[in-house]
Amino acid sequence: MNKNTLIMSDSKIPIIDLFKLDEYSNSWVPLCNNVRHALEEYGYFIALYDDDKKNKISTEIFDVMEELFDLPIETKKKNTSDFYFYQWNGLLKKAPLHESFGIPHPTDVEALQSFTTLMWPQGNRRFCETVTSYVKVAAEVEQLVDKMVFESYGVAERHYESHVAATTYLLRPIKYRPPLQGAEDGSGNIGCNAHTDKSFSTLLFQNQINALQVETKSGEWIDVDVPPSAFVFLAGDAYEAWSNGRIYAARHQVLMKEDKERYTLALFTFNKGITEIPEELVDETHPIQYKPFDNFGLAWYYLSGASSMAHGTAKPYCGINAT
Ligand SMILES: O=C(O)CCC(=O)C(=O)O
Ligand SMILES: [Fe+2]
Repeated sequence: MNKNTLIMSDSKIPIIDLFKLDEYSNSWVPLCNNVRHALEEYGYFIALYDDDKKNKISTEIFDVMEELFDLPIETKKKNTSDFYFYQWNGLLKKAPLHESFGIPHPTDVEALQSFTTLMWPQGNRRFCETVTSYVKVAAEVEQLVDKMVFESYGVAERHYESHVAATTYLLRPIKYRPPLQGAEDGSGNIGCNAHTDKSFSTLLFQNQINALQVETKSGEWIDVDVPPSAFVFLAGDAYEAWSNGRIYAARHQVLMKEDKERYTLALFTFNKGITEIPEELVDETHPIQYKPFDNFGLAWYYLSGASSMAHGTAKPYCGINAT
């Protein structure tokens, strides 16, 4: 594996440029290996993806997010669902600065239209169009990363197509208020408590306010300094289980420091149906560690309180010899 082309910033944060990749160029294989290596060692990486289209959307997307969060609370509360991750959440005791919406299946025009009409019965074309353009690019990046990981493991040919067919998307726009006064003791600046994602993958895009911290395998919390207009790709519990424990679903949290509002767009993927662990990822040095699993089942298991927020859910839900 060529690890030399994995750019590490001063603070040891993996950064990979995904723009203008060519599957047929000599750099494709080492780059795929770098992506996989970053996810195995760190559980995430900063993905640079600077196409002109995206740069134009970047400014507009936060304008429409402000408009969304400025809606009256009664309107926002209409974003409900049986599934916690698909609904509006705010005024949480454990994370007073946090507010977020759930937009399931945002790549589907009708689903996005139905969310838009719920929030703006008179319609909001600009919101719909801007979110559509954003999600198109973000989903493309998520698929590209998965493709690279699957290629690096040598399982793309047999498993990538069915993986894409099983992928469902969830967009969660999040707003974090600045830290509360007198929050220096650390309790009033929590935007999001430490957790692993229940998704397969997560792609984050923030306005230029840093606050994300990711935990290393040795337990050190790293402040993730995200360059303007870059994404953060994070592996969720389902990625860890699918990879037979090779990929690391890192714990992460949001601690607000600056006296400014922070917006994040989190595009999660969840696999529908049963996810099998590719047999190619099981060998003598990597004995099977996970049973085939239902990604939504994993999320429901976590939401039922069966596994603690402080730890990953893959092992307790579908680990072999789970305790
Ligand atoms: O806002 C962020 O940067 C992270 C959000 C997050 O971890 C989540 O919504 O699961
Ligand atoms: Fe998260």
